[in-house]
Amino acid sequence: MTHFIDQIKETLKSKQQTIVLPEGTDSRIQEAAIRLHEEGIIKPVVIGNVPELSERGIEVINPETYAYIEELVEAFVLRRKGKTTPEQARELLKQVNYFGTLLVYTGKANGLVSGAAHTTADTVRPALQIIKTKPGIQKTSGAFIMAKGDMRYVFADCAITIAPTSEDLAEIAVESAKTASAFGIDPKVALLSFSTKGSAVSEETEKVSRALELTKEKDPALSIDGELQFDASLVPSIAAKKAPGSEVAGQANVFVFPTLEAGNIGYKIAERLGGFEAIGPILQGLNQPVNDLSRGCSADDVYKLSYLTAAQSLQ
Ligand SMILES: CC(C)(COP(=O)(O)OP(=O)(O)OC[C@H]1O[C@@H](n2cnc3c(N)ncnc32)[C@H](O)[C@@H]1OP(=O)(O)O)[C@@H](O)C(=O)NCCC(=O)NCCS
Ligand SMILES: CC(=O)OP(=O)(O)O
Repeated sequence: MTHFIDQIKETLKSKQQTIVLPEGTDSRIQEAAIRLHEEGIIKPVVIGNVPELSERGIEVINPETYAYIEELVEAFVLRRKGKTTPEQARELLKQVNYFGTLLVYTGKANGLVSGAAHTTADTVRPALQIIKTKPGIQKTSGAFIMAKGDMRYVFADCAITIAPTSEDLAEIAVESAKTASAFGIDPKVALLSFSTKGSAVSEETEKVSRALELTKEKDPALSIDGELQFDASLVPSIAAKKAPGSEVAGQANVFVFPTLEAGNIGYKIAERLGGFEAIGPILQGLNQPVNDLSRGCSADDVYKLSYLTAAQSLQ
């Protein structure tokens, strides 16, 4: 069976997409960069002082000696509209994630993958400040493509919004459905809870059922249901008992978690106990692709997320 990353690779051939890997000193990043460079489908650009990679023909940029640093400073200051001075920009550009994000923002690269050696907050903050969300999108969110054999699911938000409101959940649902479609999954969205269709009633369950109403207002054509427990969303025989008549229960493939605690814990359980590959978190709704990694990632995760990021830059 063809891995979906192989399908993505086909779409990237002859497109010459460039992906920045800011954490050049991390051995997993180095291994992924070498593999990407040797395949020659996308071009990795590695940040740091890593002559062993330039010796192999990989483009390496050392921010300390970068000739166009003042161009980045100028772009940074203009973008921040009075929130960042040139002095502050020069200081922040010493951080590899700010430097790499500015390379993407100024069009010197098509996307960025980082977070193997940085927390999510330190990875995504430059993107939130500089790349920003697309018009009409209030907040970015982090989705994982969860893959095992021919099973493919989207889990969100697993990375960004700690305590989402009903409005946040509705936006996450719509954006996650788009992510699913972009990567070949026909979305059926479950708004997850500890309750199915009123089996429990509390502030938490009402937050999710309100999110269903809001999502339907935003995108009436979306196939979505909630609130659903995970078993009811996935297993047809349980769906028939707990949510009879639902067109999503028992068949969901996009799972929207009610809080970041649930989403982040949930994806790691599926990955570590369930044997799913977890590719992401893919940041949804940004103007340009900047994607995070888990600090627990492997070189293979870096490699796959790089291809996925390159594909996003063409969407
Ligand atoms: C994402 C996160 C880092 C943002 O927090 P923060 O840096 O304190 O953000 P701030 O409130 O200072 O805002 C910084 C900028 O980002 C923007 N921003 C914050 N959250 C945002 C979001 N979800 N989407 C888009 N922009 C956002 C703000 O508007 C602000 O922009 P401005 O400077 O142009 O005004 C924070 O929500 C967080 O830590 N989330 C959890 C991350 C995590 O640990 N996940 C688990 C592992 S994956
Ligand atoms: C996505 C995620 O959980 O990141 P980390 O493991 O680095 O906190």
